[in-house]
Amino acid sequence: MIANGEANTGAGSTIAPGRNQRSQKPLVQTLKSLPSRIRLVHVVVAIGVASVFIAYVSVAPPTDLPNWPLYRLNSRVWQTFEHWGQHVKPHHVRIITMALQHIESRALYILSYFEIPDIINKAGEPLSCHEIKSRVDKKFGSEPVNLPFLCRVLHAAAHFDLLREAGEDKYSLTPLSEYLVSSHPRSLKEFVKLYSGDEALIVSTALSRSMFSGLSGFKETFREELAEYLPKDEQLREIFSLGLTDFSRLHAPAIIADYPSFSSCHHICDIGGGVGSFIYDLLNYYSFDIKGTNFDLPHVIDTGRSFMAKRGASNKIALVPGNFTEKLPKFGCDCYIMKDILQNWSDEDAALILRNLHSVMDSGHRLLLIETIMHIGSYSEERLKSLLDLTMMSFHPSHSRLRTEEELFFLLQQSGYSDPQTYPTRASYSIIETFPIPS
Ligand SMILES: C[S@@+](CC[C@H](N)C(=O)[O-])C[C@H]1O[C@@H](n2cnc3c(N)ncnc32)[C@H](O)[C@@H]1O
Repeated sequence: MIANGEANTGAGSTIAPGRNQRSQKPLVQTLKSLPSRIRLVHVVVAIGVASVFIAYVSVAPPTDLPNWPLYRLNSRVWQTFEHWGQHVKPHHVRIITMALQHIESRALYILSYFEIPDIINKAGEPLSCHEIKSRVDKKFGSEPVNLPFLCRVLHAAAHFDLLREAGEDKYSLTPLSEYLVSSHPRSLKEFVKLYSGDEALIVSTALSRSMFSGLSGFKETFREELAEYLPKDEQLREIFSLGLTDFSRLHAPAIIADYPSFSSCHHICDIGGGVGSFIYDLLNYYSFDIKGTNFDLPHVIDTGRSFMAKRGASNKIALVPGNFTEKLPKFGCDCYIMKDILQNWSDEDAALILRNLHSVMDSGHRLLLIETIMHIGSYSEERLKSLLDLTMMSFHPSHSRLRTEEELFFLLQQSGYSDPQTYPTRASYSIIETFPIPS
């Protein structure tokens, strides 16, 4: 049981006698009671920090793709604050917060699942809990949601910065929850439904058993690996493809902008491109002046057909079903992309996939590995990558993992590729460009 108020009071919950009394003195008197040198330093430092902060915030609002200098400055500032913030927080508060983090994630999921940000956005004005309930019930039909529970979740979401309390029992969106609105150009609603969803929670729960068996949380739960299970479960397949599409669309602008040499490709193949979200964004950026092919497993390509049809791109991107662990067809591309692929495979299988691709590439063709690379980022980036790494442990076979740059270079060298060069991007991805050594 957590004692009342424990999480908020911090390490100093046993308040020293006289502390409240002192804080009630007028400010001037308090300042006077300090040595004069410290007072001056405090005032000067406080004014300095406040002005720098105000100047920074006013020139550097968080945009989706700031230019490189601003991106570096922004990253440095928020990462430093996050790092320091973690160390200033009392240790027991950090532990309690970590232990309860999945509840915050559930609140995020409930908002997305019941499309509450969409409902508020559509209303165009703050809505009360009652109003939200009646709209949710209308939308989801069969069983009405429990009003007191819904109100408690909304109230909690306001404390998580996911909603803003706008007057008496009314809620509006915040900059965070705008990313949960379906029509937001970089909406993360489906990503949340995948990674905070019931399946994600169940497979991560199984991780405690995985610690003994060495099997993925998914295999512990469903008795099969994700790749074997997905073709049979249409609903989960849909959740996966929509969630991954959100993630891909979020990062695509930075990846595309930070590797301008895409422009010298004539025909790009995305190998394991999922439903084709990335290659669609890439070719759309180049006004479809570059030819494109998307290659994936047959059931994924089936979903890809409706993805392309919805965007009017059915005739613009060739969709090729197949299996990259087997002999590949001659695609006729001069540039090949593999985004988020090798991470799911053991070194042996990753080398097999790379060699299969090598056998259909000609000299001068280019392979671009778009990967999240371990150990080349800051504290915050590595923290996020560790979360992704453990998520992979839940969903993917035990050999799947994020690799370091050296490990990826070694794999490429073993599989017949040369001259690897890494390009950073303003996303959590790097691009490794490499060329096949003629065999
Ligand atoms: C993590 S997803 C990455 C999807 C996409 N590249 C992206 O970045 O959004 C891995 C992709 O590899 C595909 N895949 C897995 N095994 C495959 C195989 N044997 N042959 C072809 N594609 C495969 C999956 O269907 C999935 O679309």
